[in-house]
Amino acid sequence: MAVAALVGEKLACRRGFKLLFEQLDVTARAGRALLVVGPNGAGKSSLLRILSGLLGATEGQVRLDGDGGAEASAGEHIHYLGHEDAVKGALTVSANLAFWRTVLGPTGLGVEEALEEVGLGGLGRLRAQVLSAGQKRRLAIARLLASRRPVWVLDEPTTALDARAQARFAAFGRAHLAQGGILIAATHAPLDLGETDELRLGGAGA
Ligand SMILES: Nc1ncnc2c1ncn2[C@@H]1O[C@H](COP(=O)(O)OP(=O)(O)OP(=O)(O)O)[C@@H](O)[C@H]1O
Repeated sequence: MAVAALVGEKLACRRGFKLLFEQLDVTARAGRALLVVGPNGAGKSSLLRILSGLLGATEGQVRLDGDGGAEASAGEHIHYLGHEDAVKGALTVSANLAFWRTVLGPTGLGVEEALEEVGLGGLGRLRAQVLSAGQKRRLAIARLLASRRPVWVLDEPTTALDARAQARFAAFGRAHLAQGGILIAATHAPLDLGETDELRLGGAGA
């Protein structure tokens, strides 16, 4: 199912004693990136987890509007990339990606093709534990290519990537948007995703 928008209405998030945000309305539409920015601890990761259905909002609702007006399920349509790369060190690089491709749906590039795209071509038989931080990040990003999903929710996706890999990642993002995808990213670094909307959390110096 194509997805037209990811919508959060009147969202609030309390973590411990701290109310991170309240009455927050968020809309990410197909074809246009939404960047979530703000200082450390402002609640960007918390918001992304709420939008992905991984964390319950203290108040408010989240929904995925399907193309025909029907509601779409987060579990089937969202790619969530968190701070951690979700890489199993004991498995080979190829086996890691093959695992995720099976779990998320083998609807995108093949394992070797996706590894090639992220610049890990020829490293598939290595144990993932020997990858560098940037290579592990590339392996996590390869999931986005190995399974096609209309909604990408990305928490600081370019952490540890070198300049070339950052540019390559931005190109993947632009291609996803050009195909009518939704992309929401929390970031401290500039991301060249074309025209973007911005959502700022927390005050200066919060
Ligand atoms: N499980 C938890 N229990 C209590 N407090 C938490 C929990 N998880 C996060 N927090 C707090 O919520 C606040 C927001 O955290 P969050 O990770 O959402 O911020 P962020 O904007 O993504 O920060 P950064 O830019 O550093 O990644 C922080 O003060 C954090 O300590």
